[in-house]
Formats: sequence, structure tokens, C-alpha cells
Amino acid sequence: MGGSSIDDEWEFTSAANGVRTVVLVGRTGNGKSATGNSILREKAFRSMSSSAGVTSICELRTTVLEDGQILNVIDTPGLFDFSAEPEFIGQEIVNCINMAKDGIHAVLVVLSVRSRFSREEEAAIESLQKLFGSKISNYMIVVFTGGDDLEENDETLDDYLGRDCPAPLKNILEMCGNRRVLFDNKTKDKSQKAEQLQQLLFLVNEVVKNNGGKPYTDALFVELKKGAIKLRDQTAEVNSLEGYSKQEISELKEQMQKSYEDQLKRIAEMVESKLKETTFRLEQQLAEEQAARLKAEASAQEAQMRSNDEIRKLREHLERAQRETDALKKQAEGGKCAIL
Ligand SMILES: Nc1nc2c(ncn2[C@@H]2O[C@H](COP(=O)(O)OP(=O)(O)OP(=O)(O)O)[C@@H](O)[C@H]2O)c(=O)[nH]1
Repeated sequence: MGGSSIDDEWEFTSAANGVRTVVLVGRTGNGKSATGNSILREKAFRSMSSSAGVTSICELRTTVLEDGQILNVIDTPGLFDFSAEPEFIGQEIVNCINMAKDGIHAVLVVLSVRSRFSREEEAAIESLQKLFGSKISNYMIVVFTGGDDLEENDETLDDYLGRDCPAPLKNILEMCGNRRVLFDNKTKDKSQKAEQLQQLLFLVNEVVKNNGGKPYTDALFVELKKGAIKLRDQTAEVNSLEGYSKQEISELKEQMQKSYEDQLKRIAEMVESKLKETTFRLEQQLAEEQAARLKAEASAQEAQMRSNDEIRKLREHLERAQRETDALKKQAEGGKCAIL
């Protein structure tokens, strides 16, 4: 390694082999796997309609694009769905980072025009930022799935966003430089398939350019990379040892592997505790917002009941007044008859 730092090595690997890595994130069922398949131009990830998550672990597939660019696509389970266990998520985030050995060139945040952008979804993106730092937004591209649904209603993505864009979604789009693309993962039209993929790859290129070709990395990546490099170097050293029995060499290798796995476990625990902290705060926030909403609903209901009550009283009052007027009229008519 000489005097080179981990960062140098990263830049070297990325620039030297030209491989790019994109990661699909988003709520379960938003169409991450289907979008991954559209990018890979084959059914590599399992994608289907199910209320429970279909993708249970991070998976990586590689494709060679038309221009010869090698692209790694990582599909993830709903890493920031609040229903998942932090232990599992911590482990999967470490797996995902470990798969993206040379860093992440773009994070594809998959949303669906077929379901409303929820508060939970907003919180999930907040939690992604809290875990990876705000600079992750420089790598984010929003992919809206369900292009066919919009087409059916003769709508464009701009129409959809203009008509139905909640403020938090606007903020997210702004935060990631308005990089967004619409995908129809159901289309059989070859030119539509090619065009939407071109649009996405154009945005990925933009992200790479804006970030000076440097993939996203942070302390977690550095730690993992260090561990992997150490294991690789130690393995090479052990392989070149002389005068040791096969048994001794295999024991040494086992020890090294174990210490690498321990390191992975430690990092997973670190992610898990950071995530628990973030999730706890976000859950508290969501619970407070929910309580405030319920309170507002209850007072609106109370006000409605009060006004119903007042209307009823007013109606009774008017009816009573009408009855009294009628009785007076009758009396007056009776009096008139008597006089006549
Ligand atoms: N109509 C339509 N359906 C889509 C589109 N993209 C995905 N779907 C459907 O949405 C459902 C969920 O898609 P997935 O790709 O499995 O979603 P996911 O986000 O990977 O979900 P998990 O793997 O469970 O985390 C499937 O039935 C897909 O066929 C799209 O562009 N249009």
C-alpha cells in the first residue's frame, strides 16, 4: 500500500476499473427490484406484489451498459421501513456497504406515484441522511415508478408533482438538485425502456461529474475497507510463509477471518445503535405529530357537535316561536269572531 491512504486507494480503484455502483433504497413495495430489473434489462431481482417485503437481503447484480460501462446494481430490503428490526437493518446496511466495495456512485430513492408520499417515507429519508450524513443528498436521484399509471391518465411527471406534491417531497426533490426520473417498469415498448434508462444513466453521470468522480464514502466505508485490505494483505503474507504446516496455515487464516468477522459485527452494532437512536427520535416525533393530529380532530369534532347542538336549539326556539305565533293568530281570529 506504500504511503497511500484509503481514500487514494479508493480513487485509484474507481478510476482504474471504471466500475460504478448504484444502490436502490425505498419503502417495501415501491418497486426497487422492478427498477433494478429495468436497469439490468433482465429479471435478476425478484419483484412481485406482496404486503410483506419480497426482498429480504441486499443483493448485487452487475451489467455491462451499451457504452461498455460496468454497472453494479444493489437491491435492498426496506432498510428504513419502521417495521424492520434495527439488528437486522444494521447487519444489512453493513452488507450493502461491504458489497459496494469501491463506494456508492448514486443512491436511487425509489418512490411510487401509485401510493401517496407518507410521513413515514419522509422520516425514512431523514433517517438515511442522519445515518450517512447530509452529503448523501449529493448522490441521491429520485426514481418514481408507476409511469404507466400516469400515462393512463394522460399525465406527465410534472403534472403529477404540480397537482400532488406535498411539501416534504418538494424539499427532498430540492435537496437532491431536482434529479428525478419516471419509470414504467411494466412497459413492453423497447424504445420507452431504452429512453427511461438513458434518462436515469444521464442523471447518474451528472452525479458522478458533480462529485468529481468520487463515490460516496464515509467513516463506515473506511473502517470496512481497512478491514478488507488488512485481511487481503495478511492472507497474502500467510500464503507466502515458509516452514509452516498446512494445519498451522489454515489455523492462521481462520483466526484472521474471525477477526475480520468480529470487526464486521462491531460495525454492524455501531450502525444498529446509531439507527436505534435515530429511529427512536423519529418515532417519538411521529407519535407527537399523530397525537397533535388526533387532538385537532377531536376539537374539530367537538366544535362540530357544539355547532350542531346550537343549530338544534335554534331550530327548537324557532319552532316554539312559530307555535306561539300560530296560537296568538288563532286567539286573535277567535277574538275577531266574538266581536262580529
Ligand atoms: N404498474 C406498475 N407496477 C409496478 C411498477 N414498478 C413496480 N411495480 C409493481 O409493484 C410491486 C412491488 O414491486 P417490487 O419491485 O417487488 O418492490 P420492492 O420495492 O422491490 O419491494 P420489496 O422487494 O418487497 O422490498 C410489484 O407487483 C411490481 O410489479 C410500475 O412501474 N408500474
